Amino acid sequence: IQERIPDSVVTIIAEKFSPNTTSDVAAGLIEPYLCDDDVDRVISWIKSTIQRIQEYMDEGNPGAEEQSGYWLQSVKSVPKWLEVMKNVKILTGNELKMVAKRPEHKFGIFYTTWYLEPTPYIKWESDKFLKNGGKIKNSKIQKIEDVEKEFGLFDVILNCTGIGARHLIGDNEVFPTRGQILKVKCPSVKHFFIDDQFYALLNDTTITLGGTADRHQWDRTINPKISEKIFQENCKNIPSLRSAQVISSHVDLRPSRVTVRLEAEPDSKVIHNYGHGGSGITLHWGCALECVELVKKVLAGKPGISKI
Ligand SMILES: Cc1cc2nc3c(=O)[nH]c(=O)nc-3n(C[C@H](O)[C@H](O)[C@H](O)COP(=O)(O)OP(=O)(O)OC[C@H]3O[C@@H](n4cnc5c(N)ncnc54)[C@H](O)[C@@H]3O)c2cc1C
Ligand SMILES: NC(=O)C[C@@H](N)C(=O)O
Repeated sequence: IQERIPDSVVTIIAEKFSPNTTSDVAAGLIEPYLCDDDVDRVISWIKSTIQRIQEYMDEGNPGAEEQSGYWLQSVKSVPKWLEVMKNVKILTGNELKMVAKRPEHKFGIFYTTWYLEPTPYIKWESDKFLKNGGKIKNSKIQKIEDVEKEFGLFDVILNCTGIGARHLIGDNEVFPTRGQILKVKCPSVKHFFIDDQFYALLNDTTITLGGTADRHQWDRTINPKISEKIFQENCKNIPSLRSAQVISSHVDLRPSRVTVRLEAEPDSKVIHNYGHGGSGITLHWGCALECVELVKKVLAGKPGISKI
């Protein structure tokens, strides 16, 4: 918004900042997950995110790169969003035999996507935001009406509170899908490996092992037994992980919703952008650009400086 609406002064108000947000826990795989939105809408958002990742990568920043690997399935699925990936190849019977590790690995796809590690990326975006006059305020907002009581009048208010939207605006359609992951070091692993339940995803210096997806579970404490199961099951898929060094475990709550809520409230200055489930990193820049258009409509050509 700050880049595309020059006469705007943007303030970010948040209870938590990176590296303490859900986004920081994300593995950063660029791929829809637990996302039931209209696939053409999702494809459009992913394409914008991939463009932003290219800009980020072109500057030589850490935490973003292409990654190739295998998606092995028990029931054949070739989703339309694969069209935005590179080097997509349906595995032949022999190729499948070489990578399958379980009887349920009945169909496989090889492709190239990207990873975008959230924490270094958020720092890149935040540094630019502050350098261009953006403001940051640390506060937990109880009700969205309190924003202007606490911080003065705004021309537009964006609600990007993830799972927090459930309480902030009482949207019970957004619910937690608890996810637990491990970060390990294992330089020999050069491909991602995803199956119906588990995944090993590349990052710059670690591999993120997952995963769990427990709907309506709010517990953010790490369960060591789950960490062990995630490790052992991923070792079955990628035996060389047995030599991995376990670095850390993490848990957070995916802000799940039947669809992403990305809309302006009628006759209001509030725009909502939450409910990205397991795909928030994947969809983020496309959603952000759609928010810019919604902000422009709410401002409706208002002259002078706009407070957002
Ligand atoms: C284990 C795990 C792995 C994942 N892996 C991936 C992946 O590989 N790829 C992918 O695309 N996605 C992944 N995701 C999903 C992704 O993390 C989320 O979709 C994304 O983080 C949602 O971003 P957000 O900005 O909406 O929410 P958040 O990152 O939660 O940010 C919400 C912000 O709003 C603030 N806030 C909330 N309520 C209030 C309030 N009342 N007052 C003030 N501030 C408030 C918070 O403090 C925070 O700053 C994963 C998620 C999990 C849990
Ligand atoms: N396979 C994945 O994409 C996993 C990741 N998106 C998650 O939410 O756990």
